[in-house]
Amino acid sequence: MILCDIGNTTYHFLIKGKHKKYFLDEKVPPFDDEVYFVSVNEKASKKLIKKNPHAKNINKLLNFQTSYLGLGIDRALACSFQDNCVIVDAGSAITVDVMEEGNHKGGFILLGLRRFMKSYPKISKKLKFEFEKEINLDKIPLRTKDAIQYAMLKSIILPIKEVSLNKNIIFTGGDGLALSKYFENSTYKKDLIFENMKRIIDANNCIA
Ligand SMILES: Nc1ncnc2c1ncn2[C@@H]1O[C@H](COP(=O)(O)OP(=O)(O)O)[C@@H](O)[C@H]1O
Ligand SMILES: CC(C)(COP(=O)(O)O)[C@@H](O)C(=O)NCCC(=O)O
Ligand SMILES: [K+]
Repeated sequence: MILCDIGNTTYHFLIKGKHKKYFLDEKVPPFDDEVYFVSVNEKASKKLIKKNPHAKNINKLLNFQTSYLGLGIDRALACSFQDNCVIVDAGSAITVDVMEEGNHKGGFILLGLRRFMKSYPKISKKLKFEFEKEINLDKIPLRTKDAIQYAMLKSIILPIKEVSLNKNIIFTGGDGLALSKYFENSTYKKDLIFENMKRIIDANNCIA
């Protein structure tokens, strides 16, 4: 069984316990094993199915209760089986969702790190920067590179801190590990989506 989480930047596969990532513009191979997937990107789903006609979209198996209108399947999946915590999926966008007593209280959507990195240089090429993990967020910046990173990180960190005052934060997604380092009360779960996909597939016994 192969699991696939399709976002707006990558195809994320779990194949025999190993992670394999393809950017959406890369070729996706035909697999000789059953593929179960979730997707937030219709075009990318079609591309997967073209090479793997028997690939199964498991979104219909997910029965996530929320009053949030239009919640992404990736967010619903990440929040499934959670009790009291904040779930941050840092990918193309950074989604933040609040779970309280097993209920989805809502959430919000921030720009992903790469989007910031793409947008600043569009203002001026002087604002081109590479994401540096070591930056002092307790000092007002005194150079361009820090001025951008400080603003980018603070604009991501502060709203997450605000909704997670007395809660643990679970990070996932390609940039989840990098962001989790700015939060004491956090864990990084690279496999969160795949773990929950497995639970849902097993619960629905849809493996022949
Ligand atoms: N052009 C790029 N080159 C290298 N890495 C990239 C590029 N664009 C995005 N990424 C990285 O790919 C990952 C995308 O995260 P992921 O959670 O897989 O996104 P999504 O689920 O939205 O597809 C992030 O770590 C991001 O930094
Ligand atoms: C916000 C998202 C695009 C994040 O997906 P990503 O590409 O970052 O994996 C996705 O969760 C989505 O399409 N959500 C639907 C809108 C919403 O959740 O409000
Ligand atoms: K995602």
